[in-house]
Amino acid sequence: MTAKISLDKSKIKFLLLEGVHQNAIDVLKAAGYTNIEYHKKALDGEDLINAIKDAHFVGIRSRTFLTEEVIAQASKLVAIGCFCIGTNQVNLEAAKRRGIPVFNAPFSNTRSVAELVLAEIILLMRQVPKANAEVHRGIWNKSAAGSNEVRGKKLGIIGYGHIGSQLSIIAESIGMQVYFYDIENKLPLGNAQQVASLEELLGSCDAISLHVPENASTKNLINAERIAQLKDDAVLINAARGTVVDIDALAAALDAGKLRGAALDVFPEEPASASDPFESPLRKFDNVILTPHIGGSTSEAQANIGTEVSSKFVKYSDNGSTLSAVNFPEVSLPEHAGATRLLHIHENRPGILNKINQVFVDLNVNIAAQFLQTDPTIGYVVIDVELENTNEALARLKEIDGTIKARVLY
Ligand SMILES: NC(=O)c1ccc[n+]([C@@H]2O[C@H](COP(=O)([O-])OP(=O)(O)OC[C@H]3O[C@@H](n4cnc5c(N)ncnc54)[C@H](O)[C@@H]3O)[C@@H](O)[C@H]2O)c1
Ligand SMILES: O=C(O)CC[C@@H](O)C(=O)O
Repeated sequence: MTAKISLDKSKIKFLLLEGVHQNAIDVLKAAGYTNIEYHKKALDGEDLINAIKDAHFVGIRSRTFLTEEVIAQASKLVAIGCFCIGTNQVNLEAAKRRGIPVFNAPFSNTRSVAELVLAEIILLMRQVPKANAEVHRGIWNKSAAGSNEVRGKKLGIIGYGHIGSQLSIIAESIGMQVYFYDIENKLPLGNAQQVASLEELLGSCDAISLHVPENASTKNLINAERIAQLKDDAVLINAARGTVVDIDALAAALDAGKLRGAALDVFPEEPASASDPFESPLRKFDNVILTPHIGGSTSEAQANIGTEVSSKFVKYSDNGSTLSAVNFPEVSLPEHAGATRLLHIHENRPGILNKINQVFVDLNVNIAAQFLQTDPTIGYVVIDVELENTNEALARLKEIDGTIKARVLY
């Protein structure tokens, strides 16, 4: 049986921003969703509000900021998709309070970032960025001074999650000794060793690479004091988030001749598009690699991300599944052929589930299956019933005090 959807699929609007991969569109179209507004750039201000206010789904990357104010204006929004790993650009709490799950692609670009970082470590340990800049200026400085193999050198990874641990494996495969610091106890892969303190890592490693998320604990994690703890000829890589490194402190250290070099892919302020200028005190250093937030920008990663996040949209829209949502109770649901599925998102307080079930008692309707998942603030219940016309049930579910959102899938 082909599932009928409550709202005609052609009326469900998908707003896709920041040039997400064509696969994202193909997946939606294959599932019957044709109302897709696509923009190559990030939107902000009035442009964003105008585009999002009648959207049911919005897909972004790292440059669109979905603040509380923006989400509040998007009254039809059903779900948000971050076509990337980071979700710091979305007010996850504000979305949750309105019953909007946020999805991402937690490891589709992991390998791309790890490969770029490894390449940068090798280039910096050989002083290639400086040599490259000099040769471009006609200077032929053929020297082995300050140039080293990475084999046998110590790599310190801060944040041993998906990217940090992937980097650990490939760095070890070319002979590096890997140490890492993480706020959690992590299973070390290969011969990597977890260290007890950041200080221990900073003072002992030849290359330091950051792979932490943006949050309060990582803001200016690498500040003047911590840069001073690094070995004088260490290399520092940040492909995590721009807020993690104090850029002025880094520039001051480089000016003073500290560090062999650095590579930065992310910045506290990033231009919204190619036509906006990029300003940074790091632009003047030949021994610093600067890239425009392209750690995850490979064809392979973007194609995978496009498919992954759009598939999560389709799954949530057609089936109600919230598996892998980052701000929402996760429910993985079977097909509901032959039954009507009602979805109810509510504040998590005592008595609401009873009231939901009472609706079906009153209507004398048998519940075929029920799935419930809660977190401390919200509850998400999915109810399969043998009922063709759900108008009354849905209306009564919406009347329950504490209801955030309710919808029906046939
Ligand atoms: N440059 C790019 O294009 C690019 C691409 C993908 C991801 N990223 C960034 O990289 C980050 C990491 O990605 P991931 O997939 O490895 O994430 P992850 O969640 O798998 O791993 C993050 C790790 O950091 C640890 N951590 C958190 N706070 C910490 C702290 N204060 N000190 C030490 N460790 C801490 C966590 O415990 C976790 O192990 C993302 O959050 C994203 O911001 C950048
Ligand atoms: O594609 C992007 O804009 C962000 C890439 C990366 O920082 C991520 O969080 O996955």
